[in-house]
Amino acid sequence: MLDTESPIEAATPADLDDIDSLMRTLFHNEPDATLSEVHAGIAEPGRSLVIRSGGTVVAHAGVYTRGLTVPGTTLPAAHVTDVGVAPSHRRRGLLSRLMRQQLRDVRAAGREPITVLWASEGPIYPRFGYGQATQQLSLHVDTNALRLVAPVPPDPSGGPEPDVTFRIGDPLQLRSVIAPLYERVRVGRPGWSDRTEPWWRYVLTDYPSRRFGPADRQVVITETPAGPAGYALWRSRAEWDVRGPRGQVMVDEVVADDPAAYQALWRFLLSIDLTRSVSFHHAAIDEPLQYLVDEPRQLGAGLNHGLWVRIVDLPAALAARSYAADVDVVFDVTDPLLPENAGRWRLTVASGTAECTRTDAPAELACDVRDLAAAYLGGPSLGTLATAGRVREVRPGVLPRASAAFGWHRAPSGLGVF
Ligand SMILES: CC(=O)SCCNC(=O)CCNC(=O)[C@H](O)C(C)(C)COP(=O)(O)OP(=O)(O)OC[C@H]1O[C@@H](n2cnc3c(N)ncnc32)[C@H](O)[C@@H]1OP(=O)(O)O
Repeated sequence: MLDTESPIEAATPADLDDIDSLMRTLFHNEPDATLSEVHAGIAEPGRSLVIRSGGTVVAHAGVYTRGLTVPGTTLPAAHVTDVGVAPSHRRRGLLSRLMRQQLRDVRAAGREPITVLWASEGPIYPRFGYGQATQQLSLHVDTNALRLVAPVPPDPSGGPEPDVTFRIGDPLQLRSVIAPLYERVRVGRPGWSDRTEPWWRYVLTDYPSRRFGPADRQVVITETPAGPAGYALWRSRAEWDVRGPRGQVMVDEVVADDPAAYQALWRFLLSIDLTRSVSFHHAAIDEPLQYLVDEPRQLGAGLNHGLWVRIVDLPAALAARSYAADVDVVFDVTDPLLPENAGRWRLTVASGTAECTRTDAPAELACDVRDLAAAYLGGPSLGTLATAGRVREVRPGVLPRASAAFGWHRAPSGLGVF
């Protein structure tokens, strides 16, 4: 049998080692027993699709069952993961078969109106209906070249600044403090995924293969009189030259419940003794830090793609999220892979409640499902996508209102590990 005809099968727990080894080969990673063990705790072989050749897994696409914050709510979202095809079998259509099957499976199960993923490369997923729903900034800060500015106008009542203290420790040991904080912040941040107990273990473990230097990964927690209000996960690496210390700090995650905690965390991270630079690869496109420093250019920001979204059940997805304003608009949507989504849909948001139904009414906006997905979390506006030629305004004048309704008060963002 040709490999292109080999059946797609559901994986079993016995396939986990094979899948682990395939992904390690594809991502050029070293073996890491700790990572493999912790990863097995979050793997869902029952939702993994594999193609075998000679009894070995040569193609894989997995799914995690998780919730994702979308504007106004948390939505069940199939988190697509560990997609890969062996170098011996690439470019024969195996990925395309897996993606089509996965979308059909998610659609048939009827629980998750969207799928999401982090893409290793931008060109892979648009052909399967994925839109780039979040962008993020990679920061490379020269800490000597900028200063934090006083951010808040003095309190007119003359009240005291809130007392913020720091606590540093082992992230796994402080999990019971970190997790509730994350959950409080997550519900208001489109693009963030929920984290169960095994996920916390996955996120907080300091894997040998991911170390940045000999120093342990740490968490710093900010505490106010009202309790813990923010945390940051970070690592550091020593470096010295003829001028003295030039240590580096690598930040993985900054989560803060209020502005004082956010400012305190960055004050801490930017002033760790014997360090001169800070990197943070998962800053939001609207990261507030940009407005806290006197020279934002010295943040050294580079643009990166973040979360990709695929709308699997269009009326369910559009009705589930909240909108920034009421709107009544008819979309004409193309979706070659899931024709159930194609055609004309009326989205009505009245008094904050959204409804999306099939309609024969004339189209007002036309786009592909991937462009609707790009706008779904409130990231790129329909207006921006229209300027790029990706959304077409069929009825003149409808775009500004629809574009405003799809927006949100904070840009969506994503954290590296979902
Ligand atoms: C969510 C995640 O896990 S992201 C991780 C994705 N995985 C990786 O990056 C690991 C390394 N890469 C791989 O394993 C493989 O190259 C894959 C999975 C990206 C592609 O698998 P393949 O089986 O070769 O893809 P397939 O043959 O179905 O290609 C379908 C189409 O996509 C295109 N394509 C596939 N991969 C890429 C890519 N990386 N860049 C650009 N185009 C691509 C193919 O050229 C083909 O186009 P065509 O239909 O116009 O000819």
